[in-house]
Amino acid sequence: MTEGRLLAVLGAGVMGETVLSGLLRAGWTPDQIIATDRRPDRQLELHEAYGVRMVSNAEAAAQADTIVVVVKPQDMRALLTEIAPVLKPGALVVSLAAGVDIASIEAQLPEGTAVVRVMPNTPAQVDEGMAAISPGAHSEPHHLERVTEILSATGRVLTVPESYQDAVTAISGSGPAYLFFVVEAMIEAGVHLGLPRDIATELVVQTMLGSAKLLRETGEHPTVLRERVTSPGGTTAAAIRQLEDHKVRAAFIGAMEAARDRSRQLAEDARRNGSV
Ligand SMILES: NC(=O)C1=CN([C@@H]2O[C@H](COP(=O)(O)OP(=O)(O)OC[C@H]3O[C@@H](n4cnc5c(N)ncnc54)[C@H](O)[C@@H]3O)[C@@H](O)[C@H]2O)C=CC1
Ligand SMILES: O=C(O)[C@@H]1CCC=N1
Repeated sequence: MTEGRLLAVLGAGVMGETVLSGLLRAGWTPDQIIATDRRPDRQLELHEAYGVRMVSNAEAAAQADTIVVVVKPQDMRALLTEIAPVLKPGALVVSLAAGVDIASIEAQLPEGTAVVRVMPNTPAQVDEGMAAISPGAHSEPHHLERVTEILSATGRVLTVPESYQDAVTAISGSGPAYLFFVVEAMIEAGVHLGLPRDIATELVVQTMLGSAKLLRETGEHPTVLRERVTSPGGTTAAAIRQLEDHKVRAAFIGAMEAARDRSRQLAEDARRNGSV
Protein backbone atom coordinates (compact mmCIF):
# COMPACT_ATOMS: atom_id res chain seq x y z
CA MET A 1 0.00 0.00 0.00
CA THR A 2 1.29 3.43 -0.96
CA GLU A 3 0.70 5.21 2.34
CA GLY A 4 -0.01 8.92 2.34
CA ARG A 5 -0.24 8.92 -1.42
CA LEU A 6 -3.14 9.89 -3.60
CA LEU A 7 -3.66 8.24 -6.99
CA ALA A 8 -5.80 9.73 -9.76
CA VAL A 9 -7.29 7.80 -12.68
CA LEU A 10 -7.87 10.24 -15.56
CA GLY A 11 -10.38 8.77 -18.03
CA ALA A 12 -12.34 6.09 -16.22
CA GLY A 13 -13.58 3.99 -19.14
CA VAL A 14 -13.00 0.24 -19.49
CA MET A 15 -9.32 0.26 -18.60
CA GLY A 16 -9.52 3.12 -16.09
CA GLU A 17 -12.21 1.25 -14.16
CA THR A 18 -10.08 -1.91 -14.38
CA VAL A 19 -7.20 -0.12 -12.60
CA LEU A 20 -9.46 1.60 -10.06
CA SER A 21 -11.47 -1.48 -9.09
CA GLY A 22 -8.33 -3.63 -8.93
CA LEU A 23 -6.69 -1.28 -6.42
CA LEU A 24 -9.82 -1.35 -4.24
CA ARG A 25 -9.90 -5.17 -4.37
CA ALA A 26 -6.25 -5.15 -3.33
CA GLY A 27 -7.02 -3.16 -0.18
CA TRP A 28 -6.67 0.48 -1.22
CA THR A 29 -9.40 2.62 0.30
CA PRO A 30 -11.70 4.94 -1.70
CA ASP A 31 -10.10 8.00 -0.06
CA GLN A 32 -6.73 7.07 -1.64
CA ILE A 33 -8.12 7.23 -5.17
CA ILE A 34 -9.75 10.02 -7.18
CA ALA A 35 -10.97 9.73 -10.74
CA THR A 36 -12.17 11.81 -13.67
CA ASP A 37 -14.25 11.23 -16.75
CA ARG A 38 -15.63 13.73 -19.23
CA ARG A 39 -19.03 11.94 -19.27
CA PRO A 40 -21.22 13.03 -16.30
CA ASP A 41 -23.20 9.74 -16.35
CA ARG A 42 -19.96 7.81 -16.06
CA GLN A 43 -18.85 9.99 -13.12
CA LEU A 44 -22.04 9.16 -11.26
CA GLU A 45 -21.82 5.47 -12.11
CA LEU A 46 -18.27 5.14 -10.78
CA HIS A 47 -18.92 7.17 -7.66
CA GLU A 48 -21.94 5.00 -6.83
CA ALA A 49 -20.12 1.73 -7.60
CA TYR A 50 -16.84 2.43 -5.78
CA GLY A 51 -17.32 5.45 -3.51
CA VAL A 52 -14.33 7.26 -5.02
CA ARG A 53 -14.40 11.04 -5.40
CA MET A 54 -14.95 12.16 -9.02
CA VAL A 55 -13.18 15.45 -9.70
CA SER A 56 -12.05 17.59 -12.64
CA ASN A 57 -8.81 16.77 -14.48
CA ALA A 58 -7.25 19.97 -13.11
CA GLU A 59 -8.18 19.11 -9.49
CA ALA A 60 -6.85 15.58 -9.93
CA ALA A 61 -3.57 16.80 -11.41
CA ALA A 62 -3.08 19.36 -8.67
CA GLN A 63 -3.72 16.89 -5.84
CA ALA A 64 -2.49 13.44 -6.83
CA ASP A 65 1.02 12.04 -6.47
CA THR A 66 0.39 9.45 -9.19
CA ILE A 67 -1.62 10.42 -12.28
CA VAL A 68 -2.77 7.41 -14.31
CA VAL A 69 -3.83 8.60 -17.77
CA VAL A 70 -6.25 6.17 -19.43
CA VAL A 71 -7.88 8.04 -22.33
CA LYS A 72 -7.77 7.02 -26.02
CA PRO A 73 -4.57 7.98 -27.88
CA GLN A 74 -6.42 10.72 -29.83
CA ASP A 75 -7.62 12.31 -26.55
CA MET A 76 -4.15 12.49 -25.01
CA ARG A 77 -3.14 15.94 -26.27
CA ALA A 78 -6.21 17.71 -24.90
CA LEU A 79 -5.80 16.00 -21.55
CA LEU A 80 -2.06 16.63 -21.20
CA THR A 81 -2.54 20.28 -22.22
CA GLU A 82 -5.16 20.61 -19.49
CA ILE A 83 -3.11 19.05 -16.70
CA ALA A 84 0.40 20.31 -17.54
CA PRO A 85 0.04 23.80 -15.99
CA VAL A 86 -1.38 22.47 -12.71
CA LEU A 87 0.53 19.22 -12.23
CA LYS A 88 1.58 18.69 -8.62
CA PRO A 89 5.38 19.11 -8.40
CA GLY A 90 7.07 15.71 -8.24
CA ALA A 91 3.97 13.85 -9.47
CA LEU A 92 4.47 10.68 -11.50
CA VAL A 93 2.50 10.44 -14.76
CA VAL A 94 1.61 6.90 -15.87
CA SER A 95 0.23 6.48 -19.40
CA LEU A 96 -1.77 3.43 -20.44
CA ALA A 97 -2.49 4.75 -23.96
CA ALA A 98 -1.58 2.42 -26.82
CA GLY A 99 0.97 3.75 -29.27
CA VAL A 100 1.72 7.08 -27.64
CA ASP A 101 5.46 7.26 -27.00
CA ILE A 102 7.02 8.58 -23.83
CA ALA A 103 8.97 11.41 -25.50
CA SER A 104 5.71 12.86 -26.90
CA ILE A 105 4.13 12.77 -23.45
CA GLU A 106 7.20 14.29 -21.76
CA ALA A 107 7.23 17.09 -24.34
CA GLN A 108 3.71 18.10 -23.19
CA LEU A 109 4.54 18.13 -19.48
CA PRO A 110 6.75 20.34 -17.30
CA GLU A 111 10.47 19.71 -17.80
CA GLY A 112 11.71 16.82 -15.68
CA THR A 113 8.31 15.14 -15.13
CA ALA A 114 8.65 11.42 -14.42
CA VAL A 115 6.62 9.38 -16.95
CA VAL A 116 6.09 5.61 -17.09
CA ARG A 117 4.40 3.96 -20.09
CA VAL A 118 2.28 0.88 -19.49
CA MET A 119 0.54 -1.66 -21.71
CA PRO A 120 -2.03 -3.48 -19.56
CA ASN A 121 -4.79 -5.90 -20.54
CA THR A 122 -8.38 -6.58 -19.45
CA PRO A 123 -7.83 -9.89 -17.60
CA ALA A 124 -6.69 -7.50 -14.84
CA GLN A 125 -10.44 -7.35 -14.09
CA VAL A 126 -10.05 -10.81 -12.54
CA ASP A 127 -6.54 -10.22 -11.16
CA GLU A 128 -4.90 -12.15 -14.03
CA GLY A 129 -3.64 -9.13 -15.96
CA MET A 130 -0.37 -8.85 -17.87
CA ALA A 131 1.22 -5.42 -17.88
CA ALA A 132 4.48 -4.31 -19.47
CA ILE A 133 6.01 -1.07 -18.17
CA SER A 134 8.76 1.17 -19.57
CA PRO A 135 10.56 4.06 -17.88
CA GLY A 136 10.73 7.59 -19.29
CA ALA A 137 13.76 9.87 -19.36
CA HIS A 138 13.15 11.18 -15.83
CA SER A 139 11.68 8.12 -14.11
CA GLU A 140 13.80 6.59 -11.40
CA PRO A 141 13.76 3.06 -9.95
CA HIS A 142 11.33 4.15 -7.21
CA HIS A 143 8.86 5.31 -9.87
CA LEU A 144 9.01 1.91 -11.59
CA GLU A 145 8.55 0.27 -8.18
CA ARG A 146 5.45 2.39 -7.55
CA VAL A 147 3.93 1.44 -10.91
CA THR A 148 4.83 -2.21 -10.39
CA GLU A 149 3.12 -2.11 -7.00
CA ILE A 150 -0.02 -0.55 -8.50
CA LEU A 151 -0.26 -3.06 -11.35
CA SER A 152 0.74 -6.08 -9.28
CA ALA A 153 -2.61 -5.63 -7.54
CA THR A 154 -4.23 -7.09 -10.66
CA GLY A 155 -1.70 -9.44 -12.20
CA ARG A 156 1.82 -9.80 -13.49
CA VAL A 157 4.16 -6.95 -14.37
CA LEU A 158 7.25 -6.96 -16.60
CA THR A 159 9.64 -4.05 -17.19
CA VAL A 160 10.61 -3.79 -20.88
CA PRO A 161 12.44 -1.26 -23.08
CA GLU A 162 10.00 1.15 -24.71
CA SER A 163 11.04 -0.18 -28.13
CA TYR A 164 9.14 -3.41 -27.27
CA GLN A 165 5.84 -1.66 -26.57
CA ASP A 166 4.31 -1.87 -30.07
CA ALA A 167 4.92 -5.63 -30.11
CA VAL A 168 3.70 -5.99 -26.52
CA THR A 169 0.50 -4.15 -27.48
CA ALA A 170 0.01 -6.59 -30.36
CA ILE A 171 0.56 -9.66 -28.16
CA SER A 172 -0.76 -9.10 -24.63
CA GLY A 173 -2.62 -5.77 -24.93
CA SER A 174 -4.87 -6.92 -27.78
CA GLY A 175 -4.28 -10.62 -27.01
CA PRO A 176 -7.43 -11.29 -24.97
CA ALA A 177 -9.51 -10.34 -28.03
CA TYR A 178 -7.81 -13.01 -30.19
CA LEU A 179 -8.43 -15.66 -27.57
CA PHE A 180 -12.09 -14.62 -27.19
CA PHE A 181 -12.31 -14.84 -30.98
CA VAL A 182 -10.99 -18.42 -30.87
CA VAL A 183 -13.45 -19.24 -28.07
CA GLU A 184 -16.34 -17.80 -30.13
CA ALA A 185 -15.29 -19.88 -33.14
CA MET A 186 -15.02 -23.10 -31.09
CA ILE A 187 -18.45 -22.54 -29.51
CA GLU A 188 -19.95 -21.99 -32.96
CA ALA A 189 -18.26 -25.20 -34.09
CA GLY A 190 -19.77 -27.07 -31.13
CA VAL A 191 -23.24 -25.80 -32.06
CA HIS A 192 -22.55 -26.78 -35.66
CA LEU A 193 -21.72 -30.29 -34.44
CA GLY A 194 -25.10 -30.47 -32.67
CA LEU A 195 -24.22 -29.50 -29.07
CA PRO A 196 -26.52 -27.17 -27.12
CA ARG A 197 -24.89 -23.70 -26.90
CA ASP A 198 -24.57 -23.73 -23.09
CA ILE A 199 -22.82 -27.10 -23.12
CA ALA A 200 -20.50 -26.01 -25.97
CA THR A 201 -19.65 -22.83 -23.99
CA GLU A 202 -18.87 -24.76 -20.79
CA LEU A 203 -16.66 -27.20 -22.72
CA VAL A 204 -14.71 -24.46 -24.50
CA VAL A 205 -14.23 -22.05 -21.59
CA GLN A 206 -13.01 -24.78 -19.23
CA THR A 207 -10.73 -26.16 -21.95
CA MET A 208 -9.21 -22.68 -22.43
CA LEU A 209 -8.73 -22.18 -18.69
CA GLY A 210 -7.33 -25.67 -18.14
CA SER A 211 -4.93 -25.39 -21.07
CA ALA A 212 -3.60 -22.03 -19.81
CA LYS A 213 -3.12 -23.51 -16.35
CA LEU A 214 -1.34 -26.54 -17.78
CA LEU A 215 1.05 -24.28 -19.69
CA ARG A 216 1.73 -22.12 -16.63
CA GLU A 217 2.04 -24.92 -14.06
CA THR A 218 4.10 -27.43 -16.08
CA GLY A 219 6.27 -24.84 -17.85
CA GLU A 220 6.26 -27.26 -20.80
CA HIS A 221 6.62 -25.96 -24.36
CA PRO A 222 3.22 -25.68 -26.07
CA THR A 223 4.42 -27.98 -28.84
CA VAL A 224 5.08 -30.74 -26.28
CA LEU A 225 1.65 -30.27 -24.72
CA ARG A 226 0.01 -30.29 -28.14
CA GLU A 227 1.85 -33.47 -29.15
CA ARG A 228 0.55 -35.16 -25.96
CA VAL A 229 -3.00 -34.57 -27.15
CA THR A 230 -2.33 -35.65 -30.71
CA SER A 231 -2.63 -39.44 -31.08
CA PRO A 232 -1.18 -40.80 -34.32
CA GLY A 233 -3.93 -41.03 -36.90
CA GLY A 234 -6.43 -39.67 -34.35
CA THR A 235 -8.98 -36.88 -34.05
CA THR A 236 -6.58 -34.08 -33.07
CA ALA A 237 -4.26 -34.78 -35.99
CA ALA A 238 -7.28 -34.51 -38.31
CA ALA A 239 -8.22 -31.13 -36.83
CA ILE A 240 -4.68 -29.68 -36.81
CA ARG A 241 -4.29 -30.70 -40.43
CA GLN A 242 -7.30 -28.49 -41.25
CA LEU A 243 -5.84 -25.55 -39.27
CA GLU A 244 -2.52 -25.90 -41.12
CA ASP A 245 -4.31 -26.18 -44.50
CA HIS A 246 -6.10 -22.92 -43.70
CA LYS A 247 -2.80 -21.28 -42.68
CA VAL A 248 -4.08 -20.36 -39.23
CA ARG A 249 -0.55 -20.03 -37.84
CA ALA A 250 0.41 -17.62 -40.65
CA ALA A 251 -2.85 -15.73 -40.09
CA PHE A 252 -1.95 -15.21 -36.41
CA ILE A 253 1.49 -13.88 -37.33
CA GLY A 254 -0.08 -11.55 -39.92
CA ALA A 255 -2.72 -10.38 -37.43
CA MET A 256 -0.15 -9.47 -34.81
CA GLU A 257 2.05 -7.70 -37.36
CA ALA A 258 -1.04 -5.64 -38.26
CA ALA A 259 -1.64 -4.80 -34.58
CA ARG A 260 2.01 -3.81 -34.14
CA ASP A 261 1.85 -1.62 -37.26
CA ARG A 262 -1.40 -0.02 -36.03
CA SER A 263 0.27 0.78 -32.70
CA ARG A 264 3.09 2.51 -34.61
CA GLN A 265 0.54 4.32 -36.77
CA LEU A 266 -1.36 5.59 -33.72
CA ALA A 267 1.84 7.24 -32.49
CA GLU A 268 2.52 8.75 -35.92
CA ASP A 269 -1.09 10.00 -36.25
CA ALA A 270 -0.84 11.53 -32.80
CA ARG A 271 2.37 13.35 -33.74
CA ARG A 272 1.16 14.46 -37.19
CA ASN A 273 -2.27 15.64 -36.01
CA GLY A 274 -0.76 17.20 -32.95
CA SER A 275 -2.70 14.85 -30.61
CA VAL A 276 0.39 14.66 -28.43
N1 LIG B 1 -9.44 -1.73 -23.45
C1 LIG B 1 -8.31 -2.40 -23.48
O1 LIG B 1 -8.28 -3.66 -23.54
C2 LIG B 1 -7.00 -1.68 -23.41
C3 LIG B 1 -6.92 -0.30 -23.51
N2 LIG B 1 -5.70 0.32 -23.45
C4 LIG B 1 -5.61 1.77 -23.57
O2 LIG B 1 -6.38 2.38 -22.56
C5 LIG B 1 -6.88 3.62 -23.04
C6 LIG B 1 -8.37 3.69 -22.75
O3 LIG B 1 -9.01 2.62 -23.42
P1 LIG B 1 -10.46 2.14 -22.97
O4 LIG B 1 -10.57 2.19 -21.51
O5 LIG B 1 -10.68 0.87 -23.70
O6 LIG B 1 -11.34 3.30 -23.63
P2 LIG B 1 -12.73 3.91 -23.10
O7 LIG B 1 -13.27 4.68 -24.23
O8 LIG B 1 -13.55 2.84 -22.47
O9 LIG B 1 -12.25 4.91 -21.92
C7 LIG B 1 -11.72 6.16 -22.13
C8 LIG B 1 -12.44 7.11 -21.18
O10 LIG B 1 -11.78 8.36 -21.19
C9 LIG B 1 -12.76 9.37 -21.05
N3 LIG B 1 -12.16 10.62 -21.51
C10 LIG B 1 -11.77 10.98 -22.76
N4 LIG B 1 -11.20 12.19 -22.75
C11 LIG B 1 -11.21 12.61 -21.46
C12 LIG B 1 -10.75 13.78 -20.82
N5 LIG B 1 -10.15 14.78 -21.49
N6 LIG B 1 -10.90 13.86 -19.49
C13 LIG B 1 -11.49 12.87 -18.78
N7 LIG B 1 -11.96 11.73 -19.35
C14 LIG B 1 -11.81 11.61 -20.66
C15 LIG B 1 -13.92 8.87 -21.88
O11 LIG B 1 -15.14 9.50 -21.50
C16 LIG B 1 -13.90 7.37 -21.56
O12 LIG B 1 -14.73 7.02 -20.47
C17 LIG B 1 -6.56 3.71 -24.53
O13 LIG B 1 -5.50 4.61 -24.72
C18 LIG B 1 -6.16 2.31 -24.90
O14 LIG B 1 -5.16 2.28 -25.88
C19 LIG B 1 -4.55 -0.37 -23.25
C20 LIG B 1 -4.58 -1.73 -23.14
C21 LIG B 1 -5.78 -2.50 -23.22
O1 LIG C 1 -7.38 -1.94 -29.42
C1 LIG C 1 -6.70 -1.08 -28.87
O2 LIG C 1 -6.23 -0.12 -29.52
C2 LIG C 1 -6.40 -1.17 -27.38
C3 LIG C 1 -4.93 -1.29 -27.12
C4 LIG C 1 -4.69 -2.72 -26.72
C5 LIG C 1 -6.04 -3.25 -26.53
N1 LIG C 1 -6.95 -2.38 -26.84
